[in-house]
Amino acid sequence: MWPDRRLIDRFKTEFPIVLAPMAGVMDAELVIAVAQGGGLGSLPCAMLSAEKAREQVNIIRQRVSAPVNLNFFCHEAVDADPAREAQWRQRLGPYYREHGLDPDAPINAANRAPFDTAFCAVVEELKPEVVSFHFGLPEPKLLQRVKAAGAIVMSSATTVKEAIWLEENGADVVIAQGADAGGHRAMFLTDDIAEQPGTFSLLPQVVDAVKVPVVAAGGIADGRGIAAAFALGASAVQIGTAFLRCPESKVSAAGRVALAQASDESTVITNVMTGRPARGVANRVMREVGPISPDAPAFPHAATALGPLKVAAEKQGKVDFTNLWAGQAVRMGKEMPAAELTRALAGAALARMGKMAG
Ligand SMILES: Cc1cc2nc3c(=O)[nH]c(=O)nc-3n(C[C@H](O)[C@H](O)[C@H](O)COP(=O)(O)O)c2cc1C
Repeated sequence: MWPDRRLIDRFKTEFPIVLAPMAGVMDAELVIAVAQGGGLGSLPCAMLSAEKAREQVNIIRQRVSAPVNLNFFCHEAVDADPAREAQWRQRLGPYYREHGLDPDAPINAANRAPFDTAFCAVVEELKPEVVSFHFGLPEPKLLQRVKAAGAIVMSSATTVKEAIWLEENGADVVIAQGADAGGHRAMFLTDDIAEQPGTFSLLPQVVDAVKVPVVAAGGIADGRGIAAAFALGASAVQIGTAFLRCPESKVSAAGRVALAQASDESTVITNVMTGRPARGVANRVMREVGPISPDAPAFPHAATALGPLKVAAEKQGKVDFTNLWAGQAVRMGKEMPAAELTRALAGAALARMGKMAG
């Protein structure tokens, strides 16, 4: 019934629906729920230690017998630059004073660990069926080890050039991430956010440019979007934002209110929250300091000085300094159990495709 079964057959899932990995707002619980609904659950590991990632995978394996995708960032880690940090804290100084915080107090450094030998050992030990990367691919030796462990390797492209690069460098599946998508731009050959086309412009061009199966990501939130992605040549879809309001996500109470009130005009691409461009619901610091600021320290260090502000504001029920990543289809997110949502998305897509064929 699905017009393209390449990824259903490779992933061995009931539906060609991948839960987007969403670091910071989900854990094993959402992965399990989507897997139970017939989709491919993805565990984001960028904000976990190798030990914590292992623990989460074990929870998933105990609760559900289904394939799983482990997701890692593979950016080039750079040390914090003390001069830029100091300048950034100064820029945020008025907010510190407003919240009665000491800008000179020591703060826990923001952590987004790139894929390394410790994570690779977790992959080799736990043998996830799929491993996806954001920001390119890891060094060839590590990639080779992931493949030798039997994982299907996916990575996101934001341009046709990146898609071709990923295929040439060993990706088994390319995720075409459009500008509509929530979260960090996966871009790794360019840093110009203006270059990223929207999902439905990028997708058919990527499908034409590579031989490997393509997953569509960005702004897909219902059966119509999934059917449209298949019509344009996708073999699966990766959906994040639509799952954020599911009870199994870890979005805070204040975040849920902001998501429920968000509209398609309320998301912006910003670099102030982490130092790398990402799309999220606009909050106070994004509006007043960004959305793009040359002062933001390199990824992920911009997040460090925002940490205490986030905690202080959230105590007052505010998301002024919280990165609430979400895509342009944020209004279409549903507050329903994730397994049910997965089945509803698949059913609606099949019904829509049936109508289109009829
Ligand atoms: C809250 C949030 C966090 C995200 N974190 C990650 C991540 O950790 N790793 C990753 O590969 N992609 C991440 N993404 C991007 C997704 O992989 C995907 O491109 C995006 O969710 C698709 O667009 P949509 O949100 O409109 O469905 C994140 C997206 C969101 C909304």
